[in-house]
Amino acid sequence: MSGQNISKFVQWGRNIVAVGRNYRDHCAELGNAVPTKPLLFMKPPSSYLEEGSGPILIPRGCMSCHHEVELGVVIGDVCCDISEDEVMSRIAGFALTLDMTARDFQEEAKKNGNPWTLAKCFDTALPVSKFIPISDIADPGNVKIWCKVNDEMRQNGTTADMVFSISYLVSYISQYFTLHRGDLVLTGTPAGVGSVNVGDTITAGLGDFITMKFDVKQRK
Ligand SMILES: CC(=O)CC(=O)C(=O)O
Ligand SMILES: [Mg+2]
Repeated sequence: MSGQNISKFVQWGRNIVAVGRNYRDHCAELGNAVPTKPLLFMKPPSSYLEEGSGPILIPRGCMSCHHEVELGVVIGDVCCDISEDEVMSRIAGFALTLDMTARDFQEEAKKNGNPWTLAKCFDTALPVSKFIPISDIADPGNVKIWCKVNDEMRQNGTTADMVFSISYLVSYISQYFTLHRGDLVLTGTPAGVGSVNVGDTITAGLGDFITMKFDVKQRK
């Protein structure tokens, strides 16, 4: 097998870039400073969980698994060194997402100055809604975004409160690495993040455009 081109084995073009601390109220609730430039991390394609394909699985050993509802931007065309003005023409559409976070793993990593990989990248850590074409949302920078656990409203925000806009974020990322069709950018979460437990149901929505629902179970 050796000597064959790696592209036969690895699927390119499925990067998932996540933005952290992009809402002031969420920065405040976790005691983090509001960043002066976008804070970026990655999630792997193996963390995708499409609605209807199964439950969110709390990872082994995690005692505090948090929901973070986020607007996902689906890239439609190559973004390399693009200006803010060019961004909207390179976007295919949107998805509602949950950046599930093993908060206790993340706190331990932060304390030790280590990366957030285990906290953010576990299987099922990225529940996603159906695709929303860009033509459906006139102003993605001003839509309500919410998340309920069972019947309790936990997060009730608006994308108008982002610190860095969608155009700024995609342009910024594209100055450092190229985004391709099919990549996804998670744009951060508003306040109200909190733990979920086995048996809970998470429901989330984006304006009148979409809702999605996921059950929560424990990874055995
Ligand atoms: C504190 C975090 O986990 C950062 C993050 O993901 C966010 O959305 O903010
Ligand atoms: Mg997040």
